[in-house]
Amino acid sequence: MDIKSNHSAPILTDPTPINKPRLGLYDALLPYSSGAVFLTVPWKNPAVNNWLDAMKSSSPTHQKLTKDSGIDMSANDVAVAYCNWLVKYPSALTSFEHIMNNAKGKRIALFLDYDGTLSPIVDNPDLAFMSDAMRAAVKNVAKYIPTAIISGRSRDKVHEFVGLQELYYAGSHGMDIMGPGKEGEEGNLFQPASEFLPMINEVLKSLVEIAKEIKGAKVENNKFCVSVHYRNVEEKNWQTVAQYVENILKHYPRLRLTHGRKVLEVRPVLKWDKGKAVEFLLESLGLSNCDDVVPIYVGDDRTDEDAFKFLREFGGGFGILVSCAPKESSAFYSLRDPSEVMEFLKLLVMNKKSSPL
Ligand SMILES: O=P(O)(O)OC[C@H]1O[C@H](O[C@H]2O[C@H](CO)[C@@H](O)[C@H](O)[C@H]2O)[C@H](O)[C@@H](O)[C@@H]1O
Repeated sequence: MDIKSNHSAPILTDPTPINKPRLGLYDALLPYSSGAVFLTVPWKNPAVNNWLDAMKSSSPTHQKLTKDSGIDMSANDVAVAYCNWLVKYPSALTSFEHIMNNAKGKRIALFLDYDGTLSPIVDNPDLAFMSDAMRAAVKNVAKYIPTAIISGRSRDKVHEFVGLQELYYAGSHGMDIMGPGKEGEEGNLFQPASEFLPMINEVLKSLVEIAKEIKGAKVENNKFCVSVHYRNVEEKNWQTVAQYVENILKHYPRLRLTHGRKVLEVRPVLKWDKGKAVEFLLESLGLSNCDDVVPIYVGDDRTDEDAFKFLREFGGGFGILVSCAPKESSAFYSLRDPSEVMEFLKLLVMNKKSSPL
């Protein structure tokens, strides 16, 4: 199959100085507010304008729901809030028939995030393995549906974790894509951020050094991005993590910072994200500009929102947010956790077996 892309990856022309809000830098999740009908957590809040707020709210839990809202919520209240939220983001399991009715006679393309979607979130990122059952489910679904993994991790690392040859892989939040190749040939490599590699490696070295000074901090080399994990850093030291990273990034106006789940992610100022990666892969697969294509993207993190937004624009496709807590999202549906993701994949296979195109 030919890569039919004419994509380029334009660099953001006006990288905002480090001391002013730049794209993603002050993205913040609001503390949960009790007044909202769905009690959701917006991904962005212009009123919350410092790194620490964003860090504190980067991976909300039910306990946080109670703590941050300042309201002592019972388990029942939390469950009610989640049920209300499901009205807006219905479960992709209970809505499965509806989803398949919309996809009838059409080709599905499947895009899966890795951490928090295929593997549960764990304290040590090096040990975020997916289960054999999940691997089998992904392998199975890929027999019927073109399937790609789109991760913030390096492509090699996520490929190693997933361990399936039959998939397409996009690492570094889509900045490192191995798309489909011609029959019998290696896949096509697309790396729009390659010119940034020396800079990223330089920053990586500095970040590794400063991380040694903060107990629990961990720096991960994701090739075209660097992750600074603070999940295991005491909360009183998060400010120090933010300050150290800020001090380094001051010298690199062509790099920007985004927030993930208890992680700060340093990446090039490219207009390139998971949404662009989905667009690129659809083109590579010859599935763009088709009325009979239904792309499905499943992801749990803020960076997955770019893909959800792209699918809304694409029309016909839809995003599924993996979350056990109410969050604002551009996804259409939701799944609670990776075990529900696995159920969803199994349903896709059953559906394909019972009604092949
Ligand atoms: O796009 P993804 O595949 O979801 O990758 C995003 C980041 O995921 C990993 O970090 C997250 O998962 C870790 C393991 O469960 C967890 O310890 C960490 O707190 C989470 O942020 C990965 O390590 C990062 O490099 C990815 O950018």
